[in-house]
Amino acid sequence: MLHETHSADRTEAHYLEARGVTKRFGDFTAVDDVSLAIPGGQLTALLGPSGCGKTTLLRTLAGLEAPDQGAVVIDGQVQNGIPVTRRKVGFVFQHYALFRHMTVFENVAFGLRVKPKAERPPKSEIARRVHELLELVQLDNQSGKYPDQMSGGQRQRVALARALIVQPKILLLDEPFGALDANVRKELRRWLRRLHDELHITSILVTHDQDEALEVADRIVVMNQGRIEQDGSPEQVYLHPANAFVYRFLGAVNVFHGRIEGDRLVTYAPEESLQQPASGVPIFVRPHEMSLSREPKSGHLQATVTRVGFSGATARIEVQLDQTGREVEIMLPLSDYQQRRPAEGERVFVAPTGFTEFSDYQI
Ligand SMILES: Nc1ncnc2c1ncn2[C@@H]1O[C@H](COP(=O)(O)OP(=O)(O)OP(=O)(O)O)[C@@H](O)[C@H]1O
Repeated sequence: MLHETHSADRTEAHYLEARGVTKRFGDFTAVDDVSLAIPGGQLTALLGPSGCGKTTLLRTLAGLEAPDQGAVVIDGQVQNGIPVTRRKVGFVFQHYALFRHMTVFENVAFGLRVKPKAERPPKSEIARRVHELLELVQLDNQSGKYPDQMSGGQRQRVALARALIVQPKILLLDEPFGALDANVRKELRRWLRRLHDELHITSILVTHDQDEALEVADRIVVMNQGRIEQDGSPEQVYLHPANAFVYRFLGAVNVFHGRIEGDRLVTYAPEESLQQPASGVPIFVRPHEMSLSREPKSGHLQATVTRVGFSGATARIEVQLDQTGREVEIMLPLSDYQQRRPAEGERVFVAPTGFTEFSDYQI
């Protein structure tokens, strides 16, 4: 049923481009000469720290903000000057207040009911489409409720149905689950992914949550200070970060200073521990790339366990290195943790099992 409504969109995935887009607020440049091609039918995440310009870029792509320079292009057509209402983009925001005095049904139907008479589908068709979408967002049995009678997660699903009813070419989601608690958030992002697999509508999701972007998106655009740092698949940006910023933003990290010989790290000390880091390069080690043992081995550093945090499938161990007094974070799979059971205060030996080097990174 659903496929009828969206059949046009399914055969023709719409694509979106930013060409040299700059957006300023007074003297401040929020989006700085960004060029980006959003492939049709994919779910792309704009990921970056607070204030990096994600929302401004999204709003500019949508037509809610006019770029100071550059162009926004949908399906090859420059959109500058075309009002947002004519661009066929759908939105879901973090706090997208539904109309409180309208039922769920009326909220979802709204976008069709306000269309000019000539474009408005007949009542029966509107009802059919609303029910179809409510079924899709698994709320068909709630159509008579008012927003106040629903949970935050349910309201966001209504907001999504409301955005989809007008069959947008592009769906823009700005931290749609940002106000929800962690469990609901996780559940909804998986649900969003399944929904996207069904609809294949070209979508952009703004988030500052790395896990959310990695789990949900086909593609991640990492932003920093109004610019794009990297643009690639979740695997590419996580496993092959373009630079130290991307590496650090995508997960926890221990930064060492050392020297690499072949593929071996021969000397190292934690970040900031060296007064004069004259020799060697910064070496980045993820917590899961650290080994921990009771027996000394060549290259291991002696340390004391300062904290053990068990979190289900993994355990997070913090140790303090003898050499420098710095803390290092280690993530052990459950089986390793159960085998070794490091205890607070225990003397251990730790070493990186993998690392990434960014020679241009300044400690
Ligand atoms: N209307 C505005 N007037 C002035 N400055 C603005 C305006 N909108 C955004 N900014 C500034 O532009 C920068 C980027 O803001 P933006 O909301 O795009 O960031 P963001 O990456 O979405 O951040 P967050 O995740 O916190 O929402 C911020 O420094 C913000 O203060």
